[in-house]
Amino acid sequence: MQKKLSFSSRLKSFTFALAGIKDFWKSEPNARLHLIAAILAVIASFALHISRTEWLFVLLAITLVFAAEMFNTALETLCDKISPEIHPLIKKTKDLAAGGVLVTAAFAFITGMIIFLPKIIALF
Ligand SMILES: Nc1ncnc2c1ncn2[C@@H]1O[C@H](COP(=O)(O)OP(=O)(O)OP(=O)(O)O)[C@@H](O)[C@H]1O
Repeated sequence: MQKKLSFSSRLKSFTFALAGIKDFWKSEPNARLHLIAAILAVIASFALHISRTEWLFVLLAITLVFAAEMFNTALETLCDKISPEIHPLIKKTKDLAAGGVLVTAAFAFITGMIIFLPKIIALF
């Protein structure tokens, strides 16, 4: 059956997505850690007067880490529901999802080093 494409159904989906973001902030300690890191990155970006292109990379890094962490949380939640008992495939799923977050965090770290380090060194 074809789904109806109406403004109210889109608005409802948007509301559910916002509820997901709210739940992420409320229940995930990692979300708060990432938020602190993101705030520090934005403060450093303003303080060090980074270029427009550099801003795009900083914002990309922040967005990637948040999105990966949210997908990771979603997968962990699903795993815990479908298999609360120990299972090698659940381990593989959770470890892959955590690995995905680590890859984005590494990108954010390297981006930060490339953009901020030379500007910080130039201050001294
Ligand atoms: N049901 C399970 N079966 C097999 N291994 C599991 C299972 N649950 C967790 N594990 C293993 O233990 C690790 C830690 O699991 P946990 O659910 O505590 O994730 P975490 O990475 O500590 O979560 P968080 O992101 O909330 O800190 C997983 O990465 C996985 O290797």
